[in-house]
Amino acid sequence: MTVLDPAGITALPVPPALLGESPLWHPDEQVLYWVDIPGRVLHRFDPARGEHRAWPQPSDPACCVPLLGGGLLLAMRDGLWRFDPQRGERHLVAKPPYDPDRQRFNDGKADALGRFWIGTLDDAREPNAALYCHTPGRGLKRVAEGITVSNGLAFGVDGRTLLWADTKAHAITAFDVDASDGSLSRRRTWRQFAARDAAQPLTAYGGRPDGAAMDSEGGYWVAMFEGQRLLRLDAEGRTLAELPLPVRCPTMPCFGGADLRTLYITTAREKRPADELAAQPLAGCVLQIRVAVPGLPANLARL
Ligand SMILES: O=C1O[C@H](CS(=O)(=O)O)[C@@H](O)[C@H](O)[C@H]1O
Repeated sequence: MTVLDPAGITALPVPPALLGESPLWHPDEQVLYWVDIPGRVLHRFDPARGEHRAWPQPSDPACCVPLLGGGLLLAMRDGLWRFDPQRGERHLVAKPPYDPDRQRFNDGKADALGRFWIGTLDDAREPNAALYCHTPGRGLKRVAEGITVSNGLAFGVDGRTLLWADTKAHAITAFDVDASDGSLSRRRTWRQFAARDAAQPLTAYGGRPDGAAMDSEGGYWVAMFEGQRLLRLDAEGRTLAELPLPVRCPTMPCFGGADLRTLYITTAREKRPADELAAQPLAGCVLQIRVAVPGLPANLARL
């Protein structure tokens, strides 16, 4: 396993989030979007202009993907919304398929056919969450269940494998994806990480799998929440490389920049101990570092 040099890591010049999540490099706008879930804000940073914009939201935003024809598909605790950043307006696409007093949407990605795959998170951390797929013209359908904190969604380079993490279970699951109808089969545990031993100091804990992004060589980059690192895994789930980070809780990486070789990483500061926050002033910031292998571009969702 290679340990990558973190010396080039810097933070975007933007105030830290409570729980930064779901960075998206918009392929048409060439800007970075991300959300602060409990802070209820959608953020955008344009690195070419050094411009930051923020849109306060009326409910917990979870993630967004670009929409064919412009705008964003924004998943929030109170449903799926079409969001127009120019006007700051949202229009309902689908009601939440769960009780929003107990669950919310979490990590989501679009596939090459414009379907939107989105998982949920159970507030009480019980295994009542699920994976849903929004198919153009056909709405939202539950496609897998038995999970607690849905995360880590990413498609393999050929689009035939879907990876899906359950953060609480420390596990990443793989599915085969049918190329024509998007049905899932052959559900299997792809990588199991060790849970934290009660006696183990946090500094010895490797973390649990949170958000992820796929690079163009099939490397799966996963944020290890509380593990203070990203891992790059191969097609069999074996660790190829580790990138140590200056913050304890990374939440999700994403590839951006014109060449898709800037790795952006959202992070969290919510509920972290005061001594950790004092030692890690970048907690909650969006980190960035240049990497060797470009990422895959984000797909556009269709309604
Ligand atoms: O709310 C969230 O929390 C989890 C981390 S954990 O469940 O508390 O371990 C994080 O992974 C998730 O992405 C985030 O939205």
